Amino acid sequence: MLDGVLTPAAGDAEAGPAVALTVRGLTKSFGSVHAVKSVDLTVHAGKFFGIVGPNGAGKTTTLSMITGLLRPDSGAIEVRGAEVWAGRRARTDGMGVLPDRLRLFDRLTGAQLLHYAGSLRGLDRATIAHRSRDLAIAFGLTASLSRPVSDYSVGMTKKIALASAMIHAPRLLVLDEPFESVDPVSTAAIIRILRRFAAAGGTVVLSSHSMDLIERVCDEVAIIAAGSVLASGPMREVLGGMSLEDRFVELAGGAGAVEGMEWLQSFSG
Ligand SMILES: Nc1ncnc2c1ncn2[C@@H]1O[C@H](COP(=O)(O)OP(=O)(O)OP(=O)(O)O)[C@@H](O)[C@H]1O
Repeated sequence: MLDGVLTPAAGDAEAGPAVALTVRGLTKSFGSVHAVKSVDLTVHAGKFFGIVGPNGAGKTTTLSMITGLLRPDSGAIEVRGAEVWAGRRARTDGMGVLPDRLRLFDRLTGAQLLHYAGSLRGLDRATIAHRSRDLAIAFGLTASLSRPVSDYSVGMTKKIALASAMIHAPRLLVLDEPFESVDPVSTAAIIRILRRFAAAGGTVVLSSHSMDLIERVCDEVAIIAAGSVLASGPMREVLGGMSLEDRFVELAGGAGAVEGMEWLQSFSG
């Protein structure tokens, strides 16, 4: 049913390059905050690539530069061999993007939002209608398509945004925290959809704080902390026999010390 949407646009996946995305020496500072420090990543086509890291590690900043939302200070980002930031504006034609802070036109209904997303990508009315129907079924949103997105729950909003990111059948999906606030049944359904997308040659880059999910779903992983890549590559190599959570703690450090918080047990009233 979803084949039209899930088969990445243009070309034979098998004939495509093995590397879908390369990031070299990517750097970004905000004043004195060095958010991303010379990050290198290699993402292979047809794979799930997970990015994990503590709060403030630079995940969103990195993904924002990859998806053309934020200009890097320096470094190179190539998608299937083409530099994203070669010109004055970023080239992101073959990408579907779920940004971190969703700013949707939420006075539109779900159906109108999908139509808008499809129109922006140059799809005709019939194709948009057909794909919207398929995506709504896949994401469990059929009954909600005629309601304004402002009335959606957080999880439903995430799902309609994800559907909007996929409607043009991009080759590369870049998803910042796609499963945050999404219920477990919907998460499993979305993962199934994404697996079919990857099996057809599409590539998924996603960030998440859920170590279990990243370990279970992703083929490749990068652990980022304080703007730098601490480990990156095939999941099995990065894990080295450990769980992702243990490896993450080993590389990035554990939670902050809780000594000195005795006042919290003094209860004021
Ligand atoms: N627009 C901005 N202006 C100033 N500082 C910023 C801006 N965006 C990000 N930063 C800073 O850059 C660093 C990395 O932030 P980023 O949002 O990339 O982290 P993250 O890994 O996505 O964190 P989280 O897991 O909490 O979402 C942080 O120190 C953050 O405060």
